[in-house]
Amino acid sequence: MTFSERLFRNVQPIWNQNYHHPFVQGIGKGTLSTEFFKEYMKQDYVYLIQYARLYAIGVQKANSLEAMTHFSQLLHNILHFEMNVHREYAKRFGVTEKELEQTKPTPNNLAYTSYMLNVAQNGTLAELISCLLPCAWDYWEIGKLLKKQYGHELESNPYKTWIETYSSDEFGAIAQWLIKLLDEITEGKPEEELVNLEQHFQTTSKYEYLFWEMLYRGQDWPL
Ligand SMILES: Cc1ncc(CO)c(N)n1
Repeated sequence: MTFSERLFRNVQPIWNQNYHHPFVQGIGKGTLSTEFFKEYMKQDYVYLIQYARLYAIGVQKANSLEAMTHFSQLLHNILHFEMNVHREYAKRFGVTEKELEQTKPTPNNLAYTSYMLNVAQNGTLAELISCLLPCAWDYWEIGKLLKKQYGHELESNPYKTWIETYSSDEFGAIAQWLIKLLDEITEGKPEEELVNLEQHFQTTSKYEYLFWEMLYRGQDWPL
């Protein structure tokens, strides 16, 4: 079994909860209120600004020119394509780009990005990938599952673009490339190191859950 197969197998209870979260299901069914989705786009936009930095650190920590080039391509894609989905939805909902950019991250959002940035800055390339892989991989899994379950009524779903983006082969290719690189660089590594990497993978998978949860329940800073 490869390391990524082990990660995937052990993370199933968490990812399963993520998929069945009412916020995610609301996107799939198209029943989620516009207000909720608008808030999601705002929080996710400032999340992505920090998330993109992880790929920049990937450029810096890459173990080959090929990996360096790929990280920089993915960084470009986040800034120009993924965040464009958010800008388009924001425009549709009457939210300006400035408003998007100036969104104040909630406590969970800030904790999530701070955790990843701390590991990325102070850890190894394998630790960096273990942290960011659930973001790319779990969203792809969610996108594919939603498309399978609700694909027949996608035309009338206001969140069609979101589902199409995250279920796409192009988006899936990000996770696939990260998986391949992680399997390569962890080959033959001692169990102690793998346990630490798996811990990062599980932690950010749980942060994914907390992100949906914070959007669904509402979360803000105290005065
Ligand atoms: C919170 C979060 N996780 C992962 C992704 C996928 O890039 C995203 N857009 N937002």
